Amino acid sequence: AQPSAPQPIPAPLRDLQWGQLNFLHTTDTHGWLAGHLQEPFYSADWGDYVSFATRMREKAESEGRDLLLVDTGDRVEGNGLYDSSRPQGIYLSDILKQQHIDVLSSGNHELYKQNTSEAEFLTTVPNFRGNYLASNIDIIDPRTQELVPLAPRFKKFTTQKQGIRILAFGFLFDFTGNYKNTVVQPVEETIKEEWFQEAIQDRDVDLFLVVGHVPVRSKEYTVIFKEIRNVHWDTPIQFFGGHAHIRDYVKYDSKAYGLASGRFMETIGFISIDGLGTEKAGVAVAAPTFSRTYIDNNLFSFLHHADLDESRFHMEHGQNVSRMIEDARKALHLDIVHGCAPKDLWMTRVPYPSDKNIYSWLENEVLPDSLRDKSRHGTPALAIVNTGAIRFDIFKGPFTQDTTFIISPFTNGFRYIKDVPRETAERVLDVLNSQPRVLAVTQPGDDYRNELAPPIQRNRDHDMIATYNFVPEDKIKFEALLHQVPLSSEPSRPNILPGYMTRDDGGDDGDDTIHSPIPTFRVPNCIQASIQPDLDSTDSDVKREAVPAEPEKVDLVYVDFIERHMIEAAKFSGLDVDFKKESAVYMPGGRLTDLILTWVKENWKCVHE
Ligand SMILES: O=c1ccn([C@@H]2O[C@H](COP(=O)(O)O)[C@@H](O)[C@H]2O)c(=O)[nH]1
Repeated sequence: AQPSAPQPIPAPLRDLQWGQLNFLHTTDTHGWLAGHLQEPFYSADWGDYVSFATRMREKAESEGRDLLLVDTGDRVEGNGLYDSSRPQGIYLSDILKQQHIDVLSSGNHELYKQNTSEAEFLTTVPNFRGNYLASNIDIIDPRTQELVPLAPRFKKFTTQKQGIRILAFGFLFDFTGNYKNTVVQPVEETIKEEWFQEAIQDRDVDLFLVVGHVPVRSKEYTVIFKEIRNVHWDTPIQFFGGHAHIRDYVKYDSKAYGLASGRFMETIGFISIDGLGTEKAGVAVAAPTFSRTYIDNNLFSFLHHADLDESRFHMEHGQNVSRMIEDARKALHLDIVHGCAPKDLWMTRVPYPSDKNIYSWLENEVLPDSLRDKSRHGTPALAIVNTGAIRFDIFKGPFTQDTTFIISPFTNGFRYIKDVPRETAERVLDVLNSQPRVLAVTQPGDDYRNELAPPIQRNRDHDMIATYNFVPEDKIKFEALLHQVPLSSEPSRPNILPGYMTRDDGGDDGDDTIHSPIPTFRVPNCIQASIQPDLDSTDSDVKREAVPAEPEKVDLVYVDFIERHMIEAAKFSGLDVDFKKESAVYMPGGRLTDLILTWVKENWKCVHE
């Protein structure tokens, strides 16, 4: 773990159930390879994971079992270790490749920008020599300008110990926000292609392995499942998914399951399968059994599951990887303190709007204080930001260089349409917030396609007030509780602390660590800040009188990432503008991340005791 990481907290653990074939799974790590430096339950780093995977493989192999590692993408964007370097990610790929990963795939974040996908193609794909699969992604090779597969479409291999014959694919969901140097073919079309149809005709397969940056409950995985089942009515299929940032386990039928292993290096997913056929034995006679566990990413859990004490757990290689992370963090000055947060600010743990909600802070304080375009002096504005632009909570205490990118990693700036009737501008927000039904999302159950809200909310349509003695509507009691006791801890069981409590198709015994629940409240797709016109201090009284209390026309400002949604929302709101011709950059060079950082430096001075 990193030197500044908190010690893991001992907590009651559930044991793993090992099988013939076992997997460790990461997804949506988003650069968090240093682990969580303010949260003990997720404080292990990528170096610890290297040691853990090696020890688990040794343990499996000593018992004649196999262990494979899978990663399902979105390894980039979301943490200072990736986003704060120029160019971005110069340290990350060398650290990532220190782990032996047997099958990996691309996420959408690897494809938003040209330089990210090219780095993937020229560095990460070769780093993982044949293990990186891209069943539905092509890229324009920057050396030849030809459109080529990002990586091999599939691979077949046999496990070392058991001789299990595996046919593996690597998919991305039907993503449409990629930069134009890549092509993401819809999954529904890919599975009709000749190469896929030929591949699944193979009869000498003991397990189909579908890894992908695809929610495990999605139409994409449903069609892949059905297509394989059309040809193989009972061959076991294991899916690994991602993108939704949640822990989840889905049963497609009695021989096909899917696992999603959370986000941000909080979770190492574990799957075991028993009763598979093998190269020697041929087709299985027994029905396979599947088991899943979500391991909290900390050394207490790792030592327990590897069945080792600390002196025998750590490996020189793992410790070197931890040092690589430490050196990169130092080179990037990630521990520099820019200010001190006077309180915790939560994305979804408290209701929106409220005093401790990060979006309320953004719309009431940061944006009104910071967002100004000199050329629009004297014109009020309404500024719209998608809630998905904010990626993490702020904890009370030091706000570091790392925190800056953890909460706001993206390079998005602002654009605007000038002189919009205020009523119309306000209607645009209402339309954006009436998603997922109005815009972009076409089918019920398709909420994971909603690009505006935070990923964790995509699969949820209700608040989950998870503590034991209050109800969702009871906000007063909830606020009181927040101030009285550590959030959600149960007084009668002091070593049960707040964390993941997952209910999935396997029941509610999937989390390795027994936690008490954390409440989650829904937030809107977008928030809106009211920006008052800039007034000179000398003649402000005069000018204030000149500005009507409720001006008729405002600048409609929006974070540039949501432009395609603004275009649609404008149509529904009666705003007849051509965004291509009539929108312009607002506050040139003003990126959301920089506005937040400048505000923190000015407003959250650290008071040294
Ligand atoms: O430039 C960007 C890129 C992304 N977002 C937000 O992030 C999600 C996608 O993140 P996942 O981790 O893949 O879920 C996207 O839908 C936006 O909400 C952004 O705001 N700006």
